[in-house]
Amino acid sequence: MNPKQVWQAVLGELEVRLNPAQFETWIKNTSLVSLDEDEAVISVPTSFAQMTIERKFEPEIRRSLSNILHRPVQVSFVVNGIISSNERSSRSNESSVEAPLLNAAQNTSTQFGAPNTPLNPRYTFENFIVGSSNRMAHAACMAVAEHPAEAYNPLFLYGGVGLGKTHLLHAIGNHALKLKPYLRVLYVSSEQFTNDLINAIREHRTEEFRARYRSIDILLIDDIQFIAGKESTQEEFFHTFNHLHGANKQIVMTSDRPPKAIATLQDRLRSRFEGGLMTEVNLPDLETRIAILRIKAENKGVDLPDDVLELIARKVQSNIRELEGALNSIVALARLTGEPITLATAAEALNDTTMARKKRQITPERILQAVASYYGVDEKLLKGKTRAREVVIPRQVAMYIMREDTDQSLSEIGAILGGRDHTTVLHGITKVEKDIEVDTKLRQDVMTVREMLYNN
Ligand SMILES: Nc1ncnc2c1ncn2[C@@H]1O[C@H](COP(=O)(O)OP(=O)(O)OP(=O)(O)O)[C@@H](O)[C@H]1O
Repeated sequence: MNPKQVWQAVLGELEVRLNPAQFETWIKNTSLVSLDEDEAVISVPTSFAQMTIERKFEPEIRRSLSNILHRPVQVSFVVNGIISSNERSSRSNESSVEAPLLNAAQNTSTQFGAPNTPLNPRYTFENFIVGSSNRMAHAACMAVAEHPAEAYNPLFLYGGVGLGKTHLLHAIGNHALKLKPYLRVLYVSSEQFTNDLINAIREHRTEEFRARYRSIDILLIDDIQFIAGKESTQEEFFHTFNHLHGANKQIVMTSDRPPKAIATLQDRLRSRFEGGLMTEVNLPDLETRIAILRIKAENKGVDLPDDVLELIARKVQSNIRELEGALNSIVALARLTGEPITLATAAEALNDTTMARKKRQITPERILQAVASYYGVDEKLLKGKTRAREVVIPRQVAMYIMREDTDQSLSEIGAILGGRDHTTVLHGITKVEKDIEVDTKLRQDVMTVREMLYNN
């Protein structure tokens, strides 16, 4: 398949999955401008379309593309195909557009005939940074890779988007195969499992389907939450699960939430998912974010000063995919200008990321509303004098987000919050800045408020 055919196939899939108005308005006029091993750049007609597509359709596009290419692919968007010439040449140097497609096809045929996604060789334990946010998950994955079906079975990894679950899943497969190359390892998204099942039923090949899924030593299944509400898929997965588990084969699943929070999941599946080890991947702290940036920059062959790494890590706290996005913008700007990357150029590049553009639409009033609604505290109380803890913390969180995500001065923030002076505001912001690095719950709270703001 050439890139044009790939994109045609993606459009075909999206046309079926989305409703006609969504497809016509947002998706039809997009195109694929570049594709390398694990990243695709998609051109969209306007910046408004870019924001909407990123917000509403990015996961759908990423999944379709990964399904069609049989490998995980990240996507990013550009307006009108405008991508700097330096960036373009650096992309085309990384690998040709056709080569990875060919590799994917070859890899698929070297595995054991299931319509699977080949393991991504770049997702290994060696280049996975361990910190307090993922230590347990990492240790559990390592144990499973070294002793499949002996340590924890099933292993259920859950956590927010872009925190490294897929990376760990591939790392298990890569490591297990390094130790025991004869193992049959299958990485598959739950959507691929569903599609495969649907095709098998349509083509009267369900026996073959079953035989294939039941002959695996390690089943790595990504984003299992998507089987919720799909009755026949759940039915089939239940039998696959029982068969593998009963035969002492390893099952590892990832999900964006724990089993008990997956609505419309059959109880018998829920209890099986909970029957091994469940472990959460959390948002990484500052040090872990810096270490991840360092390894990603090294992989790209760029040398970034420590203060720049720290600047990016401080600015981007939401998830690692966004952290990488910010790093890419800085590297792209440096290539474009040919200047070395300094704190000033990095700050300039960060200012022009999509996230920064979205930030400009966030007002202090909207922040106040979001904080009030998230914590269940009346806006009037946030503006008022009460110093009860359940009001003070949300108030300080509001100050912090207003300072970080808008251009308001300390005094302006004080005025919005019931006429507080700027030293009070500064104290609140400094407190959150300090606590957020050690308090996972606070970090999660701030991120959820931001998600509410940025996803409307
Ligand atoms: N601890 C880590 N060390 C190095 N890289 C990491 C780490 N955690 C995540 N990453 C990188 O962040 C990116 C996003 O991670 P990944 O795709 O595994 O997230 P995910 O949790 O599966 O998200 P989603 O649910 O959206 O698929 C990948 O490029 C991955 O390599």
